[in-house]
Amino acid sequence: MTKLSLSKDKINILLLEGVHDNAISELEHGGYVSVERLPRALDEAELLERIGSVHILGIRSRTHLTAKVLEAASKLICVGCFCIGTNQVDLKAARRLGIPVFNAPYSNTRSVAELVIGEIIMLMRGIFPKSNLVHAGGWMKSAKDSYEIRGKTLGIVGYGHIGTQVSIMAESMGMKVRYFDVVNKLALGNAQPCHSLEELLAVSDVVTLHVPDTPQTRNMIGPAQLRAMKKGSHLINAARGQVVDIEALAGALKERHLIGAAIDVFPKEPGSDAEVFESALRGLDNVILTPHIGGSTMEAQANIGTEVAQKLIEYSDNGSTMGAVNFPQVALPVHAGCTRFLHVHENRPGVLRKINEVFSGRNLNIAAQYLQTDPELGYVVVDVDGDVDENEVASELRAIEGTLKARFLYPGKPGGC
Ligand SMILES: NC(=O)C1=CN([C@@H]2O[C@H](COP(=O)(O)OP(=O)(O)OC[C@H]3O[C@@H](n4cnc5c(N)ncnc54)[C@H](O)[C@@H]3O)[C@@H](O)[C@H]2O)C=CC1
Ligand SMILES: O=C(O)CCC(=O)C(=O)O
Repeated sequence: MTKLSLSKDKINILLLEGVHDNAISELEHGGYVSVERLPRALDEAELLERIGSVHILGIRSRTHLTAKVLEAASKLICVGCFCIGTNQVDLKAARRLGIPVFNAPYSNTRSVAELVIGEIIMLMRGIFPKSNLVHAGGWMKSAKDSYEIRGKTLGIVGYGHIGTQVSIMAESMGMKVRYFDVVNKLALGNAQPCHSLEELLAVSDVVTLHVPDTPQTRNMIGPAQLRAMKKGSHLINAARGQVVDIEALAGALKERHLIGAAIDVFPKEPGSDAEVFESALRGLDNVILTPHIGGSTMEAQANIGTEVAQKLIEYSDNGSTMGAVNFPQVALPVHAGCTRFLHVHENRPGVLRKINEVFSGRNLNIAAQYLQTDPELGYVVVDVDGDVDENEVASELRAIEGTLKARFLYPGKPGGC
C-alpha cells in the first residue's frame, strides 16, 4: 500500500447520493478510512459549507459542482462522478483549478439500453394507461393504437455506447434501425445512418435520444423537430433533460401528433426525494415518467462503485489520471524508493524547463518523468532519486509561473529508487 505525503487516514472522502457499498469497500481496501457517505445530494449552500475540508468528492447526477463550489474547495484533489454524464460539474473550472474529474463511461450502459427497449414495447402497446385503468377497476380491451414493434423503425439520435446497445437489441427484436450522429460511426448489424436529424425524425416510429448535454444538444428536440416527427410516433429521452423542450413535447402529445413518450430526465429534477416534481408532462396519457433511473440497477451501481473508486485511488496513490474526463491522461507505475511530485500547469512554452531546473538546481536526479499535454493543460509526474526536501521542492514548483497545482505525492526511501 502506497505511503502518501498526507497519511491516508487524514484524506477526507465525501460520497453523496447513495453511492454503492462497493465504493466504500474498495476505498477501505485501499487504506482510505475517513469516508463519509450521504444518501442525498447537497445543494450549493451545503456544499460551500462542507467542501473546504474534503480531499476527494464522489457524486452522481444530482449534485452540481459550480465554479463557486470548486473555488471554495481548497483541499480538493479529485472528483468522482459515479455515473456516465459529467455535465453536472463545471469541468473547465475543475481543470483550471488542477482537479481531475473521473466517471464510469460504460458501467450503466446496458441498464439504460434495456430500459429503453422495455419502454418501446410499453409505449407501442399503450400499456401504462391500460394498466392504470385496470388498477382503477376499468377494463379497456382494445387493440386501438397498439402495435407490434417488429418491422417498425427505431430512430437513434447519438450512436455511442448506449445508442449502439439499443441498436443491437432493437434489431434482434425485428425493428429497423436508423441512426444520426455528428461523428461518422460504424453501423452495427443492418442499422443505417441518416444524413440529418430531420431525415431520422421523418422516418422513425420511435425516436430515442442518446446524446450528451452540450450547447449543441440543448433543446435539439423543440417545436420544429416534433412537427418533423411522424404523426402517431413516440419519443424516448433517457439522455439529458435539456435536450427536449418539455413544453413543446407536452403540446405535441396533447394534439396527438405524438401518441406516447417515455422521459427519464428533465430540465429541472428534484434535488431530493421529498421535493415535489413539477412538469407539463404530468398526467398526460401514454407518457411514462421515470425519476432518472436509466442507470439505476443493482448491477450498474455495483460496477460503478468499484470502477470510480479505483480511479480515485489510482489518482490519489500514484497520480494516474487515466480515465479523467477533463485532464491529460498520465499513468506512471509506482516507482519504489523514489520521491514523486505532481505538477499541473498551463500549457505554455518553458514550464517543463523550469520544472526540471528546480530539480537540477538541487542536484537531484530525475529517475522518471511522464508528461502529457493538451492544447491548454500540461500534467507531469516526476520521480526523483536521492535526498529530497519535499516541502521546499513543492513550494518551488508552485512558484513557477503558469502552475495550476503542484504537490509532493509520496516520499522516497533512504536507498533511493
Ligand atoms: N438516464 C440515465 O440514467 C443515464 C443517462 N445517460 C446519458 O446518456 C448520454 C449518452 O451516453 P453514452 O452513449 O454512454 O455516450 P457516448 O459518448 O458513448 O455517446 C454519445 C453519442 O452522441 C453523439 N453526439 C454528440 N452530440 C451530438 C449531436 N449534436 N447530434 C447527434 N449526435 C451527437 C456522439 O458523437 C456520441 O456518439 C450520456 O451523456 C448521459 O447524459 C447515461 C447513463 C445513464
Ligand atoms: O445514476 C445516476 O445518478 C445518473 C445516471 C446518469 O444519468 C449517468 O450515468 O449519466
